Amino acid sequence: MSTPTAEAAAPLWHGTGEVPAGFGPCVATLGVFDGLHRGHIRLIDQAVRAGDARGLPAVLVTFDPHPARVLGLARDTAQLSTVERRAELARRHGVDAICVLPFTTEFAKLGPAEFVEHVLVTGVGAQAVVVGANFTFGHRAAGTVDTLRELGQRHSFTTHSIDLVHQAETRCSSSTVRECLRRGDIHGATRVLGRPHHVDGTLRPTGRGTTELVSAPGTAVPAPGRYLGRLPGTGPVALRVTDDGRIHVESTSVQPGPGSVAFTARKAAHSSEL
Ligand SMILES: Cc1cc2nc3c(=O)[nH]c(=O)nc-3n(C[C@H](O)[C@H](O)[C@H](O)COP(=O)(O)O)c2cc1C
Ligand SMILES: Nc1ncnc2c1ncn2[C@@H]1O[C@H](COP(=O)(O)OP(=O)(O)OP(=O)(O)O)[C@@H](O)[C@H]1O
Repeated sequence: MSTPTAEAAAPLWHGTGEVPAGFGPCVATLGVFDGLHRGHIRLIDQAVRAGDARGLPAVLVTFDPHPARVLGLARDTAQLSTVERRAELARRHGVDAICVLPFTTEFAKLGPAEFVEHVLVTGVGAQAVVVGANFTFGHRAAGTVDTLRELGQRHSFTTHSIDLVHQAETRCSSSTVRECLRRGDIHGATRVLGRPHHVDGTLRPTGRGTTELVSAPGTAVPAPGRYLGRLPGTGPVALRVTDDGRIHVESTSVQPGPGSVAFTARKAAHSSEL
């Protein structure tokens, strides 16, 4: 239901406490959405379309940090996108508001019914909920799409689950993108994301002819090696990821301060261009 002006204004709420009083009804879509890959975009498009059909705003409800990281599960949860980038990408696809729920061990104890009441009903006033067919929620991940459907009947919202988007034979997932980046497979990551992987951080000159992009601990950085990339508003730049995961932009003419780099290709090991 967004217009270009509404997109610019789509708010980012930290917790349901920041949702304005009287907000709702809305169409909500739920999940971690790290990286916003092609599957996530399909889901968002469906939620925005459902909102348009009902004349309701579409709200992306997400969790931060990644639940698996908070719960100490043995999984790679390296962050593909900051909450701000996630929100910005969601806005570009027509989402009207983003609500990021701080995921804590306390929060993880909420059962599916409690989550639905606190977040979907009281929090954002969902009239329809759009999730992927594999969505789970609530303590011990006990809630499924069927649980959501049953709870929706009690609370007067409809549940819509979408078929999962695949890339070749594999389901598009943030985990696959992380795996590609760990191998330095930039093309693989780009194919699943539908755009290049960006790393956000702070650019600072090293004094040795390069500029370092310092990102938050836990950020998904490609494997050590040489890459081609882009800085916003510039042509191609050479990038180097060191063995300890630091990102160097091989240029001194970079404006220091908050910035980002996009990884567009890996350079062949024997390349003499750098
Ligand atoms: C209130 C709540 C409690 C959760 N508790 C658990 C848990 O105990 N164990 C677990 O593995 N995941 C738990 N999760 C994470 C979910 O299983 C799931 O990863 C999350 O809802 C994001 O969905 P998605 O992975 O489809 O994006 C919980 C999620 C929510 C919203
Ligand atoms: N390939 C896909 N196609 C469509 N929807 C998807 C796909 N993968 C996940 N979803 C849905 O997107 C929402 C967010 O999911 P989530 O961020 O956990 O995806 P993920 O890529 O599997 O992440 P991770 O690999 O970190 O577990 C959920 O509703 C989920 O069901």
